[in-house]
Amino acid sequence: MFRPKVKVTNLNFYYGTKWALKDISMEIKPNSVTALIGPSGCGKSTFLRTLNRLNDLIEGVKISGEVLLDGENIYAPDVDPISLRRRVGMVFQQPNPFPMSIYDNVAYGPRIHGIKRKEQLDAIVERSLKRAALWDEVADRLHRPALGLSGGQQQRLCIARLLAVEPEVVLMDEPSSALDPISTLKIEELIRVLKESYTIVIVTHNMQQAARVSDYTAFFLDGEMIEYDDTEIIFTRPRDQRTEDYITGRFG
Ligand SMILES: Nc1ncnc2c1ncn2[C@@H]1O[C@H](COP(=O)(O)OP(=O)(O)OP(=O)(O)O)[C@@H](O)[C@H]1O
Repeated sequence: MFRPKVKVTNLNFYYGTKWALKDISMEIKPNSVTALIGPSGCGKSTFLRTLNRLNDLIEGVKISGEVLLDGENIYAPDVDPISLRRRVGMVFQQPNPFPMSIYDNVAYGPRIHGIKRKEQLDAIVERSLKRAALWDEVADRLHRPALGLSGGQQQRLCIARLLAVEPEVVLMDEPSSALDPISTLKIEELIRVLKESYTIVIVTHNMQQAARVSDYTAFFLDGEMIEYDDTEIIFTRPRDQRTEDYITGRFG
């Protein structure tokens, strides 16, 4: 048994009358990679966004059930969603660096949290870019615009920006679907390294990717979590016929 980093219990989520997540319960292990798979519209992204309350920003949504981070309910009235999102950061499908320099992108979060000393910011920027496996490519052009980087570099910069505020959980919503195969492999290598320090949850349409990078996989279908197990079991001997049909490409 393990102490879950995130524990979801009987989570239901509605967009107006659309029941998008149906009674999901799931425990996410610390320092692991958990992949969420399933056909388009099954609720993977919605589920991911409930873990840092990003859905709160949408009008007319309703949520019930519980999401615990280290045993504490993230939907409790005294939880500040902004500080929660620092602990539970997110990387999106399209890299979204700010229109400023590489350095300022990474220093952005720490500055907001009150860090002003140049030496301290320099150290955070260097450490974060190294952890995101980007330092060697940008060390000589830190003050150039981030938007001049390639798509894959921009995505690693977004990861560095997130790591600069020391998150505990990293949510990734199809982080490499807009990238070429080489950049995709770099992101996958990075995910494998990052899980030593963080807990990672990744939505992916790419089943080979789920099989390559994750320790655990959850299969979603029409708002339900059909099966959740070791990735190896999901991809070699799933228990549910619907999981088998999906991973063998019979639908979705
Ligand atoms: N803002 C919204 N308002 C209303 N319905 C929404 C909204 N966002 C998502 N939905 C619906 O909720 C369901 C789940 O969507 P979600 O984006 O979580 O699925 P997904 O599995 O991540 O899909 P995809 O793989 O295509 O990104 C879908 O039927 C979708 O149309």
